[in-house]
Amino acid sequence: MSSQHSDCDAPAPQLMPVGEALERLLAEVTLPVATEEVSISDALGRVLAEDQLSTVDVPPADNSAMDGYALKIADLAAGGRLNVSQRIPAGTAPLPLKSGSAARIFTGSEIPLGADAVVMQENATAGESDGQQWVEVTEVPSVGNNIRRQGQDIRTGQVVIPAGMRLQAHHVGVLASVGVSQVRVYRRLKVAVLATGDELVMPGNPLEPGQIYNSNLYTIRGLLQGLGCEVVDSAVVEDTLEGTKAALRQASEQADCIITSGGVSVGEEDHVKAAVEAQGELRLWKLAIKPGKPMAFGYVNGKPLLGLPGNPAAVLVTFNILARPFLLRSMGAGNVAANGFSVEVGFSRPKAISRQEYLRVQLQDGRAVLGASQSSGVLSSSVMAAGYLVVPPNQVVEEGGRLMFIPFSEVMN
Ligand SMILES: Nc1nc2c(c(=O)[nH]1)N[C@H]1C(S)=C(S)[C@@H](COP(=O)(O)OP(=O)(O)OC[C@H]3O[C@@H](n4cnc5c(N)ncnc54)[C@H](O)[C@@H]3O)O[C@H]1N2
Ligand code: MOO
Repeated sequence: MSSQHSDCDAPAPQLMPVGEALERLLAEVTLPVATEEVSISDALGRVLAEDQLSTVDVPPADNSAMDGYALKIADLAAGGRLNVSQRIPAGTAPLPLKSGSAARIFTGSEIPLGADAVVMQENATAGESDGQQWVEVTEVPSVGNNIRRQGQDIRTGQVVIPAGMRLQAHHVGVLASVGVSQVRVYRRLKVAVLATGDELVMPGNPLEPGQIYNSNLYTIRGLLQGLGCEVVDSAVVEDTLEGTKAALRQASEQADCIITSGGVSVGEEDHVKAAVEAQGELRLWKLAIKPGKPMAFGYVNGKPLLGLPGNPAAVLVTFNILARPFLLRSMGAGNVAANGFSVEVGFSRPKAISRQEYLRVQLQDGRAVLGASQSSGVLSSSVMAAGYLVVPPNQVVEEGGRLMFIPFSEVMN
């Protein structure tokens, strides 16, 4: 274990800017090739591997947007009253409209051939004389009123969901709306999670002197599960070079990607970097991000490794900002960006920091305010936070100014 993090922030020109690190990470991604077919009932969170085209029009025929009467407007010229010649409940096929008559119709029912408008029942008076139902229109409609046209939502042949979309409930709903029951998706990404550190104890066990609970394993596993990855191996690795090398090798044999926590800093108890270099290569190390500076990226046995720093808040930030887009792209997802927006800042901080900083902030009346400690070792300040306030490098934070805010809802799934 390396020395604890301090907030000292000496200028560090050798640190790679966050934007460049992200670009380089994404450039390393090899797209998944393996795909599988799944039922749309099991497709939530999966990434679509092929454009999904509709084989039907939605709606499949003109239908009524209202409960009321379908009629031909020209027939109203003869007088206000029309006999009701048929009743069309939703789910039945209408007969062509008898000339000079109206059809009782309901929301979603198909429009009968010959009708050119639907009058909602609030704009009509209905009655019965000698066993014959009739309707009198009190407000004359225009052609097309209250008719939902065939194909106005989706046309046959149209791409309804493009390849690369990570399917959420509404996407699955759209697939169902065009009658698709099976879709081709990329297979789940298999990820191994290794937490390094001899001080770590699993929750449920008593703490001995010198020990802390292993939270990173749970944070990382939870984030991976939220992304729809399959966690194939999760373990604690002892702080030795040999132990770390062995754990990384084993992980590389089981997983598509490895994520580690801890052991990437400069102390002699930090073995992840050396273990990667011994059986692969290190591509990135030391980024201009706070928290998370010593994040590493490389390959072990040909498998990508994301080496997150041990400090729990650094794990959260580096996963959300860097590992997440890398994993999403590796899962075949097209859009990997987290959408942020600018918010007013409700506090000042005169000291400029040379790294891009991700402050865990709350929103009060739309203004970003600091909650508890922003220390890299403090995870609990994320509990009440709504997201990250992004402070660009070397920038003073001024109350009343505006900065980018990335909601947790954008990055925690
Ligand atoms: N001399 C220097 N020391 C440090 C530097 C530096 O530049 N020079 N950088 C600091 C920064 S910034 C960070 S971030 C940390 C990252 O260090 P490591 O990735 O090597 O992480 P560890 O030393 O193993 O652990 C750091 C911290 O986090 C706790 N930890 C580790 N794993 C877990 C876990 N699974 N669950 C909960 N907490 C965990 C660990 O006990 C330490 O307190 O290095 C600084 N040092
Ligand atoms: O303690 Mo470090 O801040 O995560 O970069």
